[in-house]
Amino acid sequence: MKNEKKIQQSINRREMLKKSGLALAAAPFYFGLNSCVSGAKKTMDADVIIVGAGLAGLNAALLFEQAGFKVKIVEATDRLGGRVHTAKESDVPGHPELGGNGIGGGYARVLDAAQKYGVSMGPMRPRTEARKGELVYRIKNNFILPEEWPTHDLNTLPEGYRKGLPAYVTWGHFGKINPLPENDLAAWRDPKYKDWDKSTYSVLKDEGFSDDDIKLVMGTNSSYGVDAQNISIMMYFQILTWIGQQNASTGKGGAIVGGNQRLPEAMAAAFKQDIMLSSPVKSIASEADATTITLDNGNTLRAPYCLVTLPASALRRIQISPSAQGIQQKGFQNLDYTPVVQLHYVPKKKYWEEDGLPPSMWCDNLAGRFMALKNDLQDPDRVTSCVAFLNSNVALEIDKMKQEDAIALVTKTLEDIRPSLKGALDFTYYWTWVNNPYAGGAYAYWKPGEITDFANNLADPIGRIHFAGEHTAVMNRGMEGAMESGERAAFELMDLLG
Ligand SMILES: Cc1cc2nc3c(=O)[nH]c(=O)nc-3n(C[C@H](O)[C@H](O)[C@H](O)COP(=O)(O)OP(=O)(O)OC[C@H]3O[C@@H](n4cnc5c(N)ncnc54)[C@H](O)[C@@H]3O)c2cc1C
Repeated sequence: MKNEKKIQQSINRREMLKKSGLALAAAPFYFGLNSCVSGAKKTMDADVIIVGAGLAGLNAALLFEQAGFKVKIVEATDRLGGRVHTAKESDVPGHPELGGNGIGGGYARVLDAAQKYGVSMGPMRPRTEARKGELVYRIKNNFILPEEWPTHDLNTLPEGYRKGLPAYVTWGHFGKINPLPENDLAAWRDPKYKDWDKSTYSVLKDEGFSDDDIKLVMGTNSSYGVDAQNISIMMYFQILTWIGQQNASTGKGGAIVGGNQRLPEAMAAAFKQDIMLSSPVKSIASEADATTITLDNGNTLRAPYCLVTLPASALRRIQISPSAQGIQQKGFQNLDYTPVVQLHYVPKKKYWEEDGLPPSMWCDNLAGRFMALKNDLQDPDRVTSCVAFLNSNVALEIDKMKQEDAIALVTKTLEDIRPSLKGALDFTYYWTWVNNPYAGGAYAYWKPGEITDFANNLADPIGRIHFAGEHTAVMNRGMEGAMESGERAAFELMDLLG
């Protein structure tokens, strides 16, 4: 009888949490720590061990804690937030975001957490988007203003694609041919659309683009993947459908005041249990009645269940046993992450006044997107720092170099193309998401056929090991996707923990 009551209480609590999570109500649900610890044995360190203190791991941890479960988080680095990472003010003035930047108005979970854990939302802090009049294109060794581009001799794009930043000109077409229903955010994984899980290159070829033009619009400073050949058009459809939903939402997005990293920090501060920082996990084994987590330093932890929130690129560096099989294994091995490398500078003078060109540049060379950032809330027109934000093959090429050689090469490239930059930039900070064993890139991108092949299987549990993280999100992307995945996995495990 006593047990039945306890089970009923646990079910009620889960239902309330599910409702609160899914309806995204702001009301906090605190049940008192360990008020209903579900039979953690003496030999166990927790009910659930969560690997990774990014948004997915922290969101799951808080839901477990609110439901009375004992949780321990194990994080490889000495920092909370994972791919949400704000530069320190002492490293880069204006503390730009090195990772997750824009928070959409439809990021219900992120906005809810910001409110619940006491961080304020402020205006968006554009990073790779320039304000009107502040961007010049650098294409084939020429400076070209956006208004000159549509009729410029170097613009060989097909009719209908000649106007606007090359990286965006195809989006209108992708929107027109998008087969996904606008209200079904999960449809991109539906096998009935599998014929669209094909290369973006093939779609652009059909539209009459030359290979050089495809390289310009999809392989230059692309925010997704590396080139058109290796990215599925279905991923763009998903992004467009999702952006449509974001735009239709009435919420107010932007950025967290003081930097987005303040959100995972506030979540961690609200979490009353143990977070082990600087504790890389080496292997995870699922056994008959428990999971054993072994750290790089040889220490082990045990819990009935383990929730792994690592990106696939970091996951393939650790040993899971029994190992993933079949298509899930293929997914863990093959899912790739968008390369991003950033070089940050402080401008010593107003170089743009010297040559009369806009301060930011969109370059088809090693300078990437060179952006003059304005991150001073008190003085929104002041350039606080500049960043060479490198993507695609450029990021991969730079990432392979020794850091000092990479800095010298990118700085020289900037000075060569724009003489007013000579002596105008103080290099201040280098950051790579590629050569980073705990990230392996910025966010997952899907190559042709991969969504059909393994998107629906990446989060399949392996014995007692469960999976979350941005790459397993179904309805959302980025930071909101990470939160969604943590929520899904927490409820999945609460059902098992009882
Ligand atoms: C450059 C960049 C730009 C972005 N822009 C946006 C944007 O504008 N909007 C948006 O919504 N999203 C954006 N994102 C994506 C967003 O930041 C991520 O999707 C989200 O933060 C991922 O959260 P996660 O919890 O799934 O993974 P992570 O944050 O990666 O968390 C995983 C954690 O696991 C840890 N870990 C890894 N290996 C181990 C190990 N062996 N042992 C223990 N711990 C380990 C990592 O250190 C990390 O803390 C961007 C990301 C980047 C990098």
